[in-house]
Amino acid sequence: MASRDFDCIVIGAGIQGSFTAYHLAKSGRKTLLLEQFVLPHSRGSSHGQTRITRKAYEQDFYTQMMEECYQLWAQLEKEANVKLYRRTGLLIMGPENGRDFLLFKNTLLKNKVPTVTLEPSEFSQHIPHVNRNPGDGAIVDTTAGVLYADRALKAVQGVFHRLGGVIKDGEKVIDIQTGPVVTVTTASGVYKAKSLVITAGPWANRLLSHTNLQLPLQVVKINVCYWREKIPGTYSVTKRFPCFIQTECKEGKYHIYGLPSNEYPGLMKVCYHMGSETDPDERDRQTDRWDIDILSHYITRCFPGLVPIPAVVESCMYTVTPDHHFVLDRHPSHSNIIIGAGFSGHGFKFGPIVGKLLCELTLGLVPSYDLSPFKIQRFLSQPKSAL
Ligand SMILES: Cc1cc2nc3c(=O)[nH]c(=O)nc-3n(C[C@H](O)[C@H](O)[C@H](O)COP(=O)(O)OP(=O)(O)OC[C@H]3O[C@@H](n4cnc5c(N)ncnc54)[C@H](O)[C@@H]3O)c2cc1C
Ligand SMILES: O=C(O)[C@@H]1CCCCN1
Repeated sequence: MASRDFDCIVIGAGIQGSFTAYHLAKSGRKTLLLEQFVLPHSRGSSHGQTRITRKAYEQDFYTQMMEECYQLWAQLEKEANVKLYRRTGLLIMGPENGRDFLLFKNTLLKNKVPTVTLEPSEFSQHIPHVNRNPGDGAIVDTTAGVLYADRALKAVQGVFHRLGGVIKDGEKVIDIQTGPVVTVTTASGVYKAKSLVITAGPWANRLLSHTNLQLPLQVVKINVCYWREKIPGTYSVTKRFPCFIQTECKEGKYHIYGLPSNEYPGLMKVCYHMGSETDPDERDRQTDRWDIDILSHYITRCFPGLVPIPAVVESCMYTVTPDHHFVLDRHPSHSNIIIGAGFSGHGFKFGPIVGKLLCELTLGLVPSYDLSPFKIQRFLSQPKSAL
């Protein structure tokens, strides 16, 4: 096999492509992982210090996938000898009879996830310095916590490399020739493989255009806001303050979520689960701040211990599907091209299992989970589908 010939090529070294490459290498496949930017970089969706991990979901299928996912994260921690997860719990707050709050609650209870329900009378004793909305219920997923994102990406790429995987960064893919052997051209080389995996995050449709496919994906910029504690440590991880999700509330249509102060001392991360549309190559020209206004109002009302003006604003992107579920599927016209896309702002925690599933699809194995929620076919029934 020539040095530019591989069993599999993976395009995109974000968390999903990196975990796919890791699983392929573990299966003994000669694997190339291509990344347009020099690693590490902060231009996609997987950078930053932290992400939430949780079993709490509105749908059973995600909760059920998370069971194994926790084990796979722990395995990577062992392999890379690094701590990637810190248990904090996740507090879900929302109107007791609100749709989203009930979906979370029912999924948690049905799947027997360890939880604690906080009655209004005991809320402030357990969660001090938070003004609960009148009528809001509160339930804690005690399995949830924080994943150290940048560290995780480095760890998975490190293990992939140790397994004999090849990473080429600073190599943007500019062409894909489909066929029984796929030819991938970058600015500095031409590579061939029996199978190709496309995990290009916000650039998915750019890459897919070389294969005559477009998915209904919306790329949005997220303002990643950190808010200063008036008294440092008020919402600190060391004081066992949990991550939180606020479902329905009067400030906005989408969820608000936060992580305890940890990575930047004295600052708590609180973000809005939506942003404004952007071209991924022009992210910094998208300067909308309506989401920050929503957060400021919410923080003034519910987190009186934070200064309601963000102290740090970083940028990240979501790639959102119409139903907010992932795309994990085979290309409809090219069976040796596998697609992982549309992680809709909640895909990081699933990295190990997404990688395993995309690896199984690549190798023609029966996938470990039912992939029907993630099929491309579901978009075909939508009248405004971009397919
Ligand atoms: C602010 C924010 C908060 C989030 N919070 C959470 C959370 O708490 N919990 C959670 O589970 N998830 C969370 N997510 C979502 C999660 O981070 C994403 O779902 C996940 O990182 C997506 O990974 P990816 O590999 O698909 O994309 P990316 O990380 O964007 O990776 C795609 C890669 O492909 C590369 N690429 C693109 N085009 C080419 C090309 N032509 N040639 C070569 N390489 C190319 C890109 O440079 C990029 O590195 C959050 C996301 C954001 C933005
Ligand atoms: O995936 C998560 O857990 C976070 C918080 C909730 C909104 C989506 N992103």
